[in-house]
Amino acid sequence: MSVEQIKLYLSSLDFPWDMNQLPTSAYLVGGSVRDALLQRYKTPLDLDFVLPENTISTAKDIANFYGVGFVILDKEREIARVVFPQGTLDFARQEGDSLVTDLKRRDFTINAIAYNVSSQQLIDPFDGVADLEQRVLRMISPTNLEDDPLRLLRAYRQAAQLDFNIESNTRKAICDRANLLSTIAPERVQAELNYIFTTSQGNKWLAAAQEDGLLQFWLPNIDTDKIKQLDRVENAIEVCSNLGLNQPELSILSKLATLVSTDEVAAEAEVARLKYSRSEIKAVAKTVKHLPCLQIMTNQISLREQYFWFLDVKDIFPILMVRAIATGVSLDLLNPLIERYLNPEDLVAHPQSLVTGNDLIGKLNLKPSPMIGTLLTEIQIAQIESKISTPQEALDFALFLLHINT
Ligand SMILES: Nc1ccn([C@@H]2O[C@H](COP(=O)(O)OP(=O)(O)OP(=O)(O)O)[C@@H](O)[C@H]2O)c(=O)n1
Repeated sequence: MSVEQIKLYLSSLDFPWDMNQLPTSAYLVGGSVRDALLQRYKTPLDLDFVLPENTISTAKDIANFYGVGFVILDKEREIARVVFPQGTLDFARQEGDSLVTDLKRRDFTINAIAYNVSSQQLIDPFDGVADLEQRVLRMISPTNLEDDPLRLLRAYRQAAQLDFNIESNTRKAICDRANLLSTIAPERVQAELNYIFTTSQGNKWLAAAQEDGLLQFWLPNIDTDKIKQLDRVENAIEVCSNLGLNQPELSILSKLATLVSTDEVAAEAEVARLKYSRSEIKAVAKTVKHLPCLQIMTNQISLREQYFWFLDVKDIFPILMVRAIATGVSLDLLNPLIERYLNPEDLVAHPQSLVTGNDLIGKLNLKPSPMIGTLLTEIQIAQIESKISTPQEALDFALFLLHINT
């Protein structure tokens, strides 16, 4: 690995920006240098630069020159961002009195390499290049892990993303400090978990993190059996995707639903504590709630029951199918449900109203009341049971229901 690789990487980026405009004291640092040496292309691109001074004015000048966005991320620490449509350039003032001091405060050796763009010189005080070649994550020091304990989890996440190993002393140091993860802001932990959930090597490294005691605080119901299920979840995602069942965050939500408590209320609390969004929390809790019913469901359920079931699970259907398939519910049982869900014309899964509440009020001279909702539901069920099929039949059916209820 060499400077040539970095030059090649930088010249092949789809970025409308001339790097020669940078001050001679600017160094490309961190993940950008690591990725350049690995020829690892990420979108959107995020290049990090360190300068001894004038970071904000440098960023501003570049943003003005190209007419692109400019944001000060941290005024005190002088960190500013230039936002191009293709990605971002971050400029940070060097931490400490030299570049090496700055690099020494970072997490792993592979993330502590700097490259001077104008002199084309590589600064690698901790032999990060050798570790990149050996594909290992090695801590700079145990104290650095303590300074920001999120780094404990970052090790497993980056090992998963890069397909690296964690060097043995580093892994031991992480294990010894696992409880420090409890001090980290939940949003930061969540971001790392999400990366692991969506990375191909993620399950292997989640298992390692669990074994090393890193996950117990944030996912207190996690155990080896649940971890083992993750590979089946991965296969089930594949099966579902081949069937056309997709949903944003399917991987994250179905894996979370696997690792949390099997009790709906406890599961909801766990996901809420990690600061997932309201809809993500509800999705996981609902999946946990509905899975047991699906596991004992037979194909005897009535259309009416299916109607109410879809009403409740429509928004989490793909997640629930992933969990069901992963826990061994037979596809023979699930297929009729999946067919309904995938068919927009299917009235059981996607009911369409023959009449509206206003039709009932206007045409049958009714007063607005919760009874209207009940009538609309019964009309939809009568429609899926093929008892009625036109708006007039729906109105007649509503009259009939009103009649037998008086
Ligand atoms: N908790 C952290 C976060 C970041 N860094 C340092 O800051 C750099 C940039 O951080 P970030 O962009 O978060 O991570 P990357 O390593 O670039 O990797 P990724 O983009 O995949 O998160 C890292 O390479 C590392 O040198 C660190 O030491 N400790």
